[in-house]
Amino acid sequence: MVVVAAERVTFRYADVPVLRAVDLRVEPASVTVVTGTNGSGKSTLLHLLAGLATPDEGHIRRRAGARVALLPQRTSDIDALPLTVLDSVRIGRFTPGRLLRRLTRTDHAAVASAMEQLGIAHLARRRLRELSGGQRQRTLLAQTLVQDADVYLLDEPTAALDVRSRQRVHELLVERSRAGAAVVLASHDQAEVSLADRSLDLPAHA
Ligand SMILES: Nc1ncnc2c1ncn2[C@@H]1O[C@H](COP(=O)(O)OP(=O)(O)OP(=O)(O)O)[C@@H](O)[C@H]1O
Repeated sequence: MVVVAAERVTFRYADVPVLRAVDLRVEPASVTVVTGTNGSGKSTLLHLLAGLATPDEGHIRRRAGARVALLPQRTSDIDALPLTVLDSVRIGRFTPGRLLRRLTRTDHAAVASAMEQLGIAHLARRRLRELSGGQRQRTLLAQTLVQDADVYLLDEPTAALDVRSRQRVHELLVERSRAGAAVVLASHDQAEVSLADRSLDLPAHA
């Protein structure tokens, strides 16, 4: 059973070929690590899996009703909004189309737990734009993990983190997969491949 899959996916930006005939099957309760050098197409593949872009050839299959949470690599747009760390994490619990619904006790508990797990509870009232790179990354990771998703697509989620925070995040991701979710991680770090049930190394040139 797969939650999301790429089948013979080819993708190019205008005439720049990025992915060629990529196959990936993502199963529930698994960690998949996608590696490759800068520009090999890791972010592009995650965007395709999330449904934010369409392959030129091949198919993306998603299990009907599968909920997908994406942590993109480029998140600077959100800095334009006057959000605190707490606001940013709460956004992960909002329902599309019902952004202003009242958060329930369950929502608040999930937000508090994610902030605690990622070591950002003490930053709750700080503005997102005032954070260090690692604090910011942990906030956006909390925003993603607080979503009730079947698939978490995380683009280099530990790139800005110190060794301890990185280990903590690895533990959380493995825990999340053991609870049944599919976790897909783009990474430069070969060490992260050791977390993986499955890995995919994208070639430097498509
Ligand atoms: N919006 C875009 N328009 C045109 N070309 C793009 C666009 N986004 C990415 N590219 C190009 O597509 C290729 C793959 O980019 P992508 O960001 O998917 O790679 P990556 O493996 O995630 O890289 P990195 O490790 O640097 O994050 C690169 O050559 C990049 O220049």
